[in-house]
Amino acid sequence: MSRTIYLDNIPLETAREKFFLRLNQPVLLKSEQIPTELSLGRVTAEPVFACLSSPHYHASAMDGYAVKAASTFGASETLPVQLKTGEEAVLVDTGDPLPQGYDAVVMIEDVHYIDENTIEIIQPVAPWENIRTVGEDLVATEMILPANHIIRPVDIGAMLAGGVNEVSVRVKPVVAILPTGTELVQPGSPLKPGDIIEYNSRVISGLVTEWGGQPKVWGITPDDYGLLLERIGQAVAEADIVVVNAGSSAGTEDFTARAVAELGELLVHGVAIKPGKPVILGLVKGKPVIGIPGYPVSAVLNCELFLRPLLGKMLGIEPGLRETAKAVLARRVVSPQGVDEFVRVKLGQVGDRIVATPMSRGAGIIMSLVRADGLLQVPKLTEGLEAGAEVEVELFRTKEEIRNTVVAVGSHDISLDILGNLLKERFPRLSLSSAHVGSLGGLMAIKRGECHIAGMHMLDEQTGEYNLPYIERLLKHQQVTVINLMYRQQGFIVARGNPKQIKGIEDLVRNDVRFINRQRGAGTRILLDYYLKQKGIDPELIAGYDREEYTHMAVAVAVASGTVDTGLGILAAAHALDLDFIPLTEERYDLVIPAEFWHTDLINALMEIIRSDKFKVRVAGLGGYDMRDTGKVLMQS
Ligand SMILES: Nc1nc2c(c(=O)[nH]1)N[C@H]1C(S)=C(S)[C@@H](COP(=O)(O)OP(=O)(O)OC[C@H]3O[C@@H](n4cnc5c(N)ncnc54)[C@H](O)[C@@H]3O)O[C@H]1N2
Ligand code: MOO
Repeated sequence: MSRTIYLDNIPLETAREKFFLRLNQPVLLKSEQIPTELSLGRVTAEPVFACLSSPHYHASAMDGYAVKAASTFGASETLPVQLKTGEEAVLVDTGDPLPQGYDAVVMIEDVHYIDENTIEIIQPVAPWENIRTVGEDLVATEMILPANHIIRPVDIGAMLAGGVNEVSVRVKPVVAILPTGTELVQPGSPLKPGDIIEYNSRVISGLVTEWGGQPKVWGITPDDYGLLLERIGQAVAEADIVVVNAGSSAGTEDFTARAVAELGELLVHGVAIKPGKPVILGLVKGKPVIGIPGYPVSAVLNCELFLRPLLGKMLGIEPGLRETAKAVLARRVVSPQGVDEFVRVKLGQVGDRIVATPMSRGAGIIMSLVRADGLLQVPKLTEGLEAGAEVEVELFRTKEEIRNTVVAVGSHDISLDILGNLLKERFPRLSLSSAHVGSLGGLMAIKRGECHIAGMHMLDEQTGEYNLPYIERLLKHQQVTVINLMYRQQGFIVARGNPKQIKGIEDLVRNDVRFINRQRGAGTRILLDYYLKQKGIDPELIAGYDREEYTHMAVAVAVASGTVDTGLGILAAAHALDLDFIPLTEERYDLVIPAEFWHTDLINALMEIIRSDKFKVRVAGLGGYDMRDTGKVLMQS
């Protein structure tokens, strides 16, 4: 099979125009009558008018006595009015029809009983007082809902009250979702290298449901051009929109564009957006066909950019609109000119501003969408945005949620995940969001006012003390509180059974030992360099000293895959991959908290969790941790 043609690179607006202008069918879908009770979330196709008034009779609004208002006029404490029950006053309950000839209700609490047949009142009631007159709520013929309205629970109540038992709603657009690729396997299948768990169709299906459509997920179509043609043809016959996932790019088996061109009209292949560039937009038999790139982030973004507005046009609504907010950018974002780039960001309210921290931009990282709080569009006319720039971000969470988030930036440790989880368990409104940029990165974020807490473990070479000397040096003009989170074991991560018999730092210079290092500025790297210096070992003699990884887990993966024999890291990382661990030393891991946040509700709640037995027991249970000083204040500047 020859490769597909080169991709276009047309601007986003041009792509949208080309696509939406060509959808020449009446884009709004037909309507259908459905029982009002089952109409939640559907879109009204026409205005809904009340058939009945509500109430449809004069109803007592209170428990009491129906009276003629005129008979109560003049009543007072000194001149009470007495009424004969059953004649001048008739007992009624809330909701009862008002008996003929009466025009007001006296509440039961305002009635004195004189004898079996007589009541007395000391206050007059006005005509129609305590009565719900016909049509108080709804008058027959009144409009209950306009067209193009998404039906909510209260709307269902009002329609039923108004005698509307069936409602005309837009037919849900049926979206056929075709996952393609020979390498795809259904979730739960046994995996061999090269197999990819097929989950995009489920994500797209969820989005379609959220946006008011009716998803129909097809089985996996392998990379077989004939079969793809056949399936797209079938899908077009059955659905209102067809989404083909993957096979959008320039690989040898990327057939989607060719299939769309052969079956109908290929309008666009390749848009100047990042991620999601190789998107395909076409028409087959007048029906829109969207070819969506395989990488999950690209897939979701393309759905947002093309599928969401398409469903909106068919339904007459704008589904899934999100709030936006102004935020300050924590780090520079470089982005090529001429491309609309969409960057996922973490958001946190630190002091009175929302800080946006750009996240990993890999299109294959679905976790980045799980963790993201918002989306930033870097416009195509710029080459990026500077740190400190004020930007507008689309919010994935409410402003209230963002206000209730503890922002942690710095070194990562699994105990932070446990902390975040326990915080949410105890205070469901609160969250912990952590960005992992290393100990030094955390201190710098504190300095720039971009986080509430920073986790660090940095050994000072001169004093042999942890963290405090760095804080004194780097945060001279800032008042902070430093608390201990835990002590943890650092050591050598080695293959099961420690085949190379690594026992200490000295073994790293052995000819048969291949090492993997951590990046400069990482606490673990500082620790290694400290020991090498102490023992007078020349780093040049270590095979692999120059090879750097950025996380404990990456070091463990290198050991597990056999490309190296050892690297320095924490016990939890070794355990996670079923590797062995040779302890080297215990290090102190502290949290730095700026003074202005120390007594805020957010940090008080966090401290409550840190100091709880539950937290200490859970972390200690992981192995390799000591919680003797957890929560203790070590320094207050
Ligand atoms: N030479 C070039 N190579 C690539 C280009 C390019 O312009 N020139 N574009 C890159 C970009 S950008 C993207 S995005 C991808 C798009 O690739 P395809 O749409 O052809 O998709 P595949 O190659 O089949 O799959 C890519 C990747 O996506 C994941 N995937 C696919 N389907 C599913 C699914 N149903 N569920 C979960 N995950 C799925 C999987 O990780 C695949 O490996 O092309 C680049 N290459
Ligand atoms: O568009 Mo690809 O979607 O950049 O990764």
